[in-house]
Amino acid sequence: MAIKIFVTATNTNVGKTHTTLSMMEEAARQGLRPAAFKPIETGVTDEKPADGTALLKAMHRLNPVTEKLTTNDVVPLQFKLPAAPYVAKGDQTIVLGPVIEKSKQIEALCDILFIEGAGGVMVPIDEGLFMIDLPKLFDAHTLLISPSRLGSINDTLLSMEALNHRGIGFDLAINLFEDMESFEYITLPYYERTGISHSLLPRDLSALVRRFNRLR
Ligand SMILES: Nc1ncnc2c1ncn2[C@@H]1O[C@H](COP(=O)(O)OP(=O)(O)OP(=O)(O)O)[C@@H](O)[C@H]1O
Ligand SMILES: C[C@H](N)[C@H](N)CCCCCC(=O)O
Ligand SMILES: [Mg+2]
Repeated sequence: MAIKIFVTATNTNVGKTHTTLSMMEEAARQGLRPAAFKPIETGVTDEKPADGTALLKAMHRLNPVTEKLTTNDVVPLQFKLPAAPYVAKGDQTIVLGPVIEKSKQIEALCDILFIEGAGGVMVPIDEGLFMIDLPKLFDAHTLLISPSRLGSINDTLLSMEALNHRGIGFDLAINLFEDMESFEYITLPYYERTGISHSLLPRDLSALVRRFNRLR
């Protein structure tokens, strides 16, 4: 039975795809067959390399049994407009049933399935449906990615509030790639002094994936 990890974040451009690709590499190093799935992607155009393309290439390389999968399998719902799915979809209604079925087909081909959201936790998908609702629909454990830049404490606490309010368990990982010279004394002290459990990536990547493996 594969473990499913829903990868969300405090916002778009925070490193969900970057971290998912790193976790797939680490999972393979730990002898696990990784796979990735992105239910909905927006901003998909011929010019801009899409998340789905990067996730598919990594999956083909790290888990050859997935070689017949295409980007349409990995990203069932794709929209051109770079916006929240609620906006990008226009007057189309989002039907998640077939999307969940597709994820199950991919799940059968792996030991760990990383499911990437779009944007942050409260990005709207359709009437009354938000990214934060997906972990339950996909029966996945949640990983919340936060950036290391000034301003991220606020965004992390808001996202944690939303997850806790819905009783959603999660791991927090801070993606170290911005404000690196000041992170240790500007942002990190808050997490350390309040005892908020967190991983620092990439330093804790291996331990984080081992922890996910134990959830199987
Ligand atoms: N740790 C990192 N080191 C170097 N570059 C990074 C790192 N994390 C993210 N990036 C870069 O920052 C940009 C945004 O990252 P990424 O695409 O992973 O964000 P995202 O959260 O997946 O965005 P979206 O909401 O569009 O899916 C990308 O160009 C990515 O390569
Ligand atoms: C297009 C972008 N790369 C993401 N895929 C979608 C981000 C939606 C953000 C919506 C919002 O929070 O305002
Ligand atoms: Mg992404």
